[in-house]
Amino acid sequence: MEKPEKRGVIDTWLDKHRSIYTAAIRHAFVVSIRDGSVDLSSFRTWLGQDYLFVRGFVPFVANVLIRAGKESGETSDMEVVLGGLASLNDEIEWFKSEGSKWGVDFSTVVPQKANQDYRRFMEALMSSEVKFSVMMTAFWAIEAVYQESFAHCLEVGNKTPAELTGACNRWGNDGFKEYCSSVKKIAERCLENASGEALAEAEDALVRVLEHEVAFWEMSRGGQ
Ligand SMILES: Cc1ncc(CN)c(N)n1
Repeated sequence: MEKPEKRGVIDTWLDKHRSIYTAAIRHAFVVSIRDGSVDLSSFRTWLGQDYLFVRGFVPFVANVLIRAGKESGETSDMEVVLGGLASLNDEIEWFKSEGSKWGVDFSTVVPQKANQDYRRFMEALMSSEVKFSVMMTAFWAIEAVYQESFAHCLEVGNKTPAELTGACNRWGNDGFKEYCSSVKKIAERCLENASGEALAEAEDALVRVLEHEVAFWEMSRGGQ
């Protein structure tokens, strides 16, 4: 049997902000993938926009890696982040092959407002002024929303269209779940030693990630 994870401050925040958390991990776009009613033009929009997002996410994770090397207490933290960065390499390749499959030409995709806003937020988090614990919390939240969302599309009773299971498996697989749990443990450990100010900033960053994720799904559902 799986050992229950120790509850930390992130779980307390998730309870406190349950409605926005649920909105992010059970958005109508995700639910429509799971129940098979998804509008494929929305899926194409999501694909093109997420490809651009991931290209902005790579430098963010690279920054987390650099800071983990300098500021993290445990040598294994760097390896966890490095694993995430390496899988983004595969992810970019996966996006390219999905782009061809779905007829989405990424060179013509223009980032929509929700995407621009989210990328600007990530850029701000890369500032050296931002505390490492805050950055790690946001990093975990960005990954966890996708893990929870796409795992839902694979749970028993799903009617996820066969051609979308590749996307769902990418973030909904058990390995990605494990990775998210390792990232969460690092964030929790950093938060255990954080000042009151850093805790307030980390909580705010978590909520803002959730808001950006909701806006990103909304944008995707809008199609175009
Ligand atoms: C918008 C968004 N959020 C999170 C992930 C997962 N890295 C993603 N690919 N795109």
